[in-house]
Amino acid sequence: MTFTFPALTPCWQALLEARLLRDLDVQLAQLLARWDADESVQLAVALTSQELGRGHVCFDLSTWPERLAQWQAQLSQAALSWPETTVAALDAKLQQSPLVRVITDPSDAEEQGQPLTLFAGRLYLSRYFRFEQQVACWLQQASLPADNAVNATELAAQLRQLFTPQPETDWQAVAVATACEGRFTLISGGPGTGKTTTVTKLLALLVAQSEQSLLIRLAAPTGKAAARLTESIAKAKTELATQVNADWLEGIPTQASTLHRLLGVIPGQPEFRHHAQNPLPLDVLVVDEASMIDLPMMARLLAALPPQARLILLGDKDQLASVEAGAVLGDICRFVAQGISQPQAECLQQRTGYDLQPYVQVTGHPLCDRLCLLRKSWRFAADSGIGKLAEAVNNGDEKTAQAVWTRDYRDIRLHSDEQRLEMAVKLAAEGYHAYLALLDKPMSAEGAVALLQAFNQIRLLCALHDGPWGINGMNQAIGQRLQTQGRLQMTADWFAGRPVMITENDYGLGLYNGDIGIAASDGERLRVWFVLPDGKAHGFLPSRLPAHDTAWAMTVHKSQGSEFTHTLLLLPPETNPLLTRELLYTGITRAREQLDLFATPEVLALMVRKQTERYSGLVTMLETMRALHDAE
Ligand SMILES: Nc1ncnc2c1ncn2[C@@H]1O[C@H](COP(=O)(O)OP(=O)(O)OP(=O)(O)O)[C@@H](O)[C@H]1O
Repeated sequence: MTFTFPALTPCWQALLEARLLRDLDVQLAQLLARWDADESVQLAVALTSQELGRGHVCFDLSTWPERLAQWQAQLSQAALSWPETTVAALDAKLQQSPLVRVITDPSDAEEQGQPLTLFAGRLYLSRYFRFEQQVACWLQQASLPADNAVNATELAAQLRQLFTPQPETDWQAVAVATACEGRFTLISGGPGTGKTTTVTKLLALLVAQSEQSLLIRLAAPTGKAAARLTESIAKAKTELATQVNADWLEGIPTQASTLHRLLGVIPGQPEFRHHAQNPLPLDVLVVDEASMIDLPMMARLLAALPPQARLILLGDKDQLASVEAGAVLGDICRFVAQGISQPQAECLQQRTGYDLQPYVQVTGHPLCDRLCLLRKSWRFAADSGIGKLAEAVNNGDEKTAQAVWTRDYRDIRLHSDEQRLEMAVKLAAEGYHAYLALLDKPMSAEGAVALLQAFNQIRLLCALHDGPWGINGMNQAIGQRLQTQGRLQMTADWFAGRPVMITENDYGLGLYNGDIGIAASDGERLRVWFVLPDGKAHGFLPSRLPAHDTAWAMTVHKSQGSEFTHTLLLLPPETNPLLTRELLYTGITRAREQLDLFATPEVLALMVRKQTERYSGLVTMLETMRALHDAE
C-alpha cells in the first residue's frame, strides 16, 4: 500500500519554500497527521525532526514562542495562522495526542508504541528518548557506591609510588584515586593536561591491584583518534617504565581500536555484534576523545558493557560535540559544577593526601563523585600564546582573547587584513612543500610513513565546506598554487602528492572515516598510502578507496582527535551558525607549536561570545531519577 500525502496547506508550503523546515521534517509531520490532525502537534513533530538534524536530541518546548516569532519575521503575514502560541497550550495538546507517550518517571521502560515521547517539556522521537533513557539509567546505576573493595593502605602506597606529593592538589592523582573505585569515571581536560599519562598510571594500578589478569581494551570514536591513543599510550608506558614494576605495565594493551570495530559492525545493519545479550569480553574499557561520541553510539556502547566492567571516558568537555545528535560528555560534565560529596572528599584525602573540602557540596548528584577535571596543561608553557588564547576563548573572556595578539607571543599570528585569504593559500602551500619534496623517488612502505609524518606537520583548517573560505575553495586554490609552483602535476583526478581524507568506513580494507592518505607512485603504479593501526604504511590502488575528499584543507569538525605542529585556521568574514566558541577552541587547540589564525576581530569576538547549545534531557533525567530514588 502506498501512502499519498495530502496537499500542503499554505502555512506548510510557506515554511518549506522559505527553507524554514526540510522536506524530511514536513513529510514526517504529514505521515503522522493521519493519527492526529491537530496542526500544532504536527508543527511540533516537524520541529522535533528538524532539531535532530541540527544535533539536538529533542525539541525543547520552551523554544516554541521564539521559533514562531522567527518564522513570523521571515514569512509573509498572509501565510501565517499559528494554532497554539504558548508553551503551556502546546504542552497540553501534546499530552492529549495519541502520537505521544507522556513520561514522568524517566526509568519507566514500558513501551506503548507511540512514535513520540514527551518528558519534562521536551518532545523526542521515541527512539531517541530510549537512547537517552538507556544512558541515564546506566549512569545512575554506575554512580552508586561500588562493591569492589580495595586495600586502602596498599592503594595509598601505590599512589605515592606513582605521584610525587605536590604543594598544590595534583588532579591527576585525584583522578586515579577516583577511578580505582567505582565502575565509571570520566576524566576531562584540555590539550596536554595529562589525560593519557593519567590513564596509563591508572591502568598500571588496576593491574597491580588485580589478583587475576585483567582484560583491558582501549578505543576511540575514529581511526585517527585510535591511532593517536595507541601512540600516546606507548609513549606514556615508556615514560612510566622507570617508575613502576614491569609487570604492572605488561597488562596494558598497546593497540587502540575504533568503537565500531570494538563493538563489531554487521554490514548493512545499525546494530552491532556486541550488545546487552552478547556483551564485550573485557574488564576495563578506556575510551578517548569521548566528546565525539553521539547519543545512539553511547547508548549502544553502554549496553554492550558487561555488568562488572569498568568504563573510563577521556575527553575535553569544551571541544565541539559529536557531529550527530547529542552532547553526552558535555551533559555529564555539567555535574562538575556541583562539586563532590563529603564521604568522597574524605576518601580521596585518605588516598592522596590532598584536602578537597573546598569542593564539597552536600546536595550534589552521586554522579559528581565519578567526574574528574584535569586543570593544568603540561603541553603549553607559561609563555605560550596558543595556551593563553585557548584559555581565554574557553572562558568566554573576550578582552583577553583580543589582548593576546598584542603581547608578542611568537607562536600565534593573527591575519585580519583584506589579503588574508591569499595569505592562507600562500602559507599552506609553502608548508606543504616539505612532504612534496619526498616524492622524488619510488615510494616504499617506510618512505610512506615519513611522507605522512611530513604532511602532518601542517594543516589548514576551515570552519566551512563550501565557498572560497571553505575546504572546497581552499583545496582548489592550494592545488593550483602548488601546480603553478611546479611542485605538482595535476594531470588527472589522481596525481602524485594528492592528499585525501576517507569519509566513510570500509571495514574490509581497514580504512576509516577521517583516515588520511597520500598518493605516490611505488615505481610502477600510483598508490594511496595510509599508515594503518599497526604503525606500518600500506598502499591502496586509488580505484579501491571508499569515499574520500582532497585534504590540504579540512574542516575543524574533521580535525578533532588530530594535532598538527603548525595549524592554519581560516574563518569566514560573515557570521554563520557554525561559528561558535567550541569551534574556535577546537581549531586553536589542534596546534602544537604554531598557530596562524585568519579572521576579523569582529568574527573572533562573536565566536568567543557564542556558546553552542545542544538540547537534550539527560541532565533533567538524571536529576529526576535521583529525586525519585531519594523519595523511595
Ligand atoms: N604530571 C606531569 N608532569 C610532567 N609532565 C607531564 C605530566 N602529565 C603529563 N605530562 C606531559 O605532558 C604531555 C601531555 O601529556 P598527555 O599526552 O598525557 O596529555 P593529554 O591530555 O592526553 O594530551 P592530548 O590533549 O594531546 O590528548 C606529555 O609529554 C606528558 O609527558
